[in-house]
Amino acid sequence: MIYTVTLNPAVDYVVFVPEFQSGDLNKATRDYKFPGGKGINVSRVLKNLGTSSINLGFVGGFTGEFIQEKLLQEKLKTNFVPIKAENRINVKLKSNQETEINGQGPLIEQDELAHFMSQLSNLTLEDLVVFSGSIPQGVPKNIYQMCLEMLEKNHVPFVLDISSSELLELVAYHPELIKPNHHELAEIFQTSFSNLEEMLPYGEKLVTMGAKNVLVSMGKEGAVLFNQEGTYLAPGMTGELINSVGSGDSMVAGFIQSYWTNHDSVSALKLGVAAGSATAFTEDLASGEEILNILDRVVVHKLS
Ligand SMILES: Nc1ncnc2c1ncn2[C@@H]1O[C@H](COP(=O)(O)OP(=O)(O)OP(=O)(O)O)[C@@H](O)[C@H]1O
Ligand SMILES: O=P(O)(O)OC[C@@]1(O)O[C@H](CO)[C@@H](O)[C@@H]1O
Repeated sequence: MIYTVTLNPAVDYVVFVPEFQSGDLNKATRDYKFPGGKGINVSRVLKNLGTSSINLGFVGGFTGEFIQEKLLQEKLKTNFVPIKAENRINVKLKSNQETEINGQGPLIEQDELAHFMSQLSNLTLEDLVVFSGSIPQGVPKNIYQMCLEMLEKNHVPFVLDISSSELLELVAYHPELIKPNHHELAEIFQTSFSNLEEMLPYGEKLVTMGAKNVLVSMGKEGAVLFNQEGTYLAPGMTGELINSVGSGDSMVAGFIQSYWTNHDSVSALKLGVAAGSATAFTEDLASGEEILNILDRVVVHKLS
């Protein structure tokens, strides 16, 4: 079974304001509320692609009820730890630019954290755990390392989509996949890149350090995959940007869905790029049909 872990779920409030004026009264032309948080997005896209998964993490308050209810309506499986505090609301403002305000998240109590850790202790070699997103208050900063130590005992494979600098230490636990975007990759190595060539050595380094697949997403420029077999570029797909929130998570879902079935990383890269782009071209996360409709248009070049 695939498990997605969203330690800090959210209600994503997506609001369209065509000519947003800061400091003024603005009227929205339309708005949506989605169950959000990176792992939840991965599970929703996996479901759209026909693969089931179980959502883990923390939910509480009216926002937590909304998240849980929406996921159940979509027939997703959940095993969230109930918490006393309320999940956050993240604002995604769509105007000439995309602007985001993400809440800090609720305070997680010790017994709630212990409950979550005990869930991880039951997983096996047959499972896959996807860890994504930020860490709420009250949870130790090294929580992901604590989780990986726990999984290591049972040789449980895992994926990491986290932005913290801790990622550098965590690749030694041999993740199946990590998916930094190009800004996060630069940040991890405390550097900057002015072109693709400058970025390549850093992706390769993460493979040398232990990651089995490193997928560096670059927004509309596409993505580069690094692994032991080589380095592959999938240039960005053209289409109208509507809402890129969750593109990275959709890419993770597409990659995993394919990789977990046939272990071919190039096919996985293609489905990942199709899923990421299809989500950028739609208001909510992409449907399975939207993803498969553009899959044939994804091109991959082997760079080395
Ligand atoms: N505007 C776009 N046009 C075409 N494809 C896009 C666009 N934005 C994203 N994508 C596709 O989705 C993938 C993931 O997007 P991105 O690099 O923005 O991830 P991210 O920064 O992790 O996003 P998020 O945190 O919003 O989920 C890209 O590699 C690309 O293939
Ligand atoms: O604050 P985090 O956990 O890093 O990111 C949370 C978030 O921005 O990520 C998803 C898009 O990737 C959204 O659904 C959600 O609001």
